[in-house]
Amino acid sequence: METEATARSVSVEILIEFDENGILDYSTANELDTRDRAEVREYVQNILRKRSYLDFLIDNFSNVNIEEMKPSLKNILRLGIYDMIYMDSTPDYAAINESVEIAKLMLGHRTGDLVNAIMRNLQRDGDQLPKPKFKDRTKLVATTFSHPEWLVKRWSKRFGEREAFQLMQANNKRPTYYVRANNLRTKTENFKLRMTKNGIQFEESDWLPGYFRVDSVAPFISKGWLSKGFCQIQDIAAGFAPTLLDPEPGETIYDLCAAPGTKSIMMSDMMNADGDILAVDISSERLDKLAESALEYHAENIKVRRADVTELELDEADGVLLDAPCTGTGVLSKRADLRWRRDEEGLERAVAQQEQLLDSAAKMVKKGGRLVYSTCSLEEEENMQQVAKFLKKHKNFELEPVGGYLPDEVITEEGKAYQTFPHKHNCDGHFGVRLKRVK
Ligand SMILES: C[S@@+](CC[C@H](N)C(=O)[O-])C[C@H]1O[C@@H](n2cnc3c(N)ncnc32)[C@H](O)[C@@H]1O
Repeated sequence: METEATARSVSVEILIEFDENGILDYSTANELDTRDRAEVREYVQNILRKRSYLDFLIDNFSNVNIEEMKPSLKNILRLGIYDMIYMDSTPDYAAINESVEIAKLMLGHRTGDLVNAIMRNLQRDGDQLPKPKFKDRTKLVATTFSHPEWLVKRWSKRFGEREAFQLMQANNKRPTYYVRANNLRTKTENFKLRMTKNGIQFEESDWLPGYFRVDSVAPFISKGWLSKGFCQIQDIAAGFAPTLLDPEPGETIYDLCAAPGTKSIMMSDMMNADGDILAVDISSERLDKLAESALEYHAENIKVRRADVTELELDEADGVLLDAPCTGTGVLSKRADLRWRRDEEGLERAVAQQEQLLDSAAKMVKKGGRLVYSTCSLEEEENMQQVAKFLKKHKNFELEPVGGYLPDEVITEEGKAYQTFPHKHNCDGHFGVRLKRVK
């Protein structure tokens, strides 16, 4: 007999796939209804945010060493224990029963009994959950805050332990969401009225026009406002790079590393779809999404091209945006999976790749034109150190002040860059500079 997939069983499957193959694929949730699909995303991201601490609890209450458990058993337990501890709406017995059922179906009766025993052990001690007590400070902090040890070391050294804790705590919270009204399909004022009429709470940002902080993006999706092109889900920090490039109607703009295209669409809106935007990306799958969004958002001046930027030759443009691939350490709340995918070698690879991309992008800027370099990383090697290296090699570029474009709160490097931090700015962590080609 086929058993019905539930938000929990599908979440477990997605988490197993992530552990086994490093792929985070939500498509198995497509068979569920909208509410359950949203629940799956919440489960998966929340469990990835708390993974080390959940593993510590599993280890603490089990006779079997967690290192010896299969990914399937580990993830059934992670989800069950997450439910017991953090989901007030789920009674313990329901969390235990459902986890035992999933275990029996996937792994047989004996594993079901093991899951039952571990979860009941935890239930008995539920009022006073154990705290990690490792002698090794890095391991202790990494387990408590569920971050990889290399990031704990790096951030504690750079910010001091107290601030590193605040940053990790911010990464472990449910993220803040922003939507941006797309004036190519509606007017910001009308969009505000639409939200009010539909009982949606929002807070208008005074950092950038057309941005609204919202509790959840679910109503925007369910009402079809994204597919109708009324608004984009875009963190306010992601809006700083287009704002700094400041594209004007009639100009020629290259958006290198453009997909899935939220910044291209914002720039099209800023240009009133007048002028040319060439959106380049190496991934055809991601470019297909960009092309589809451009249609939905009436961003009629966007053309797409699949290419490797490091091999691309183009005429010089008025403005170039290089929103480079990076470690993404500024977006670990929204992309909890990234913390388990990245390592120090990955950081080195990203730095080398960004350097190459920057060298290529520089060749596409006309004299007097500008190049905006941006990342969603907090790491200095990917940000200001990368820019310093660029300026040493490219004497025909100079940094321009960012003050006229962006709010004071996010400006750093003596007015020459912006950098946001999740624990300070209540948004994602992004970095960017504006470089003018002077010769
Ligand atoms: C940070 S994402 C871009 C996000 C995008 N700017 C936005 O706002 O929606 C980086 C992108 O760089 C692309 N990429 C990586 N290496 C590339 C290369 N050598 N040439 C072109 N695109 C590349 C990736 O496919 C990815 O879509």
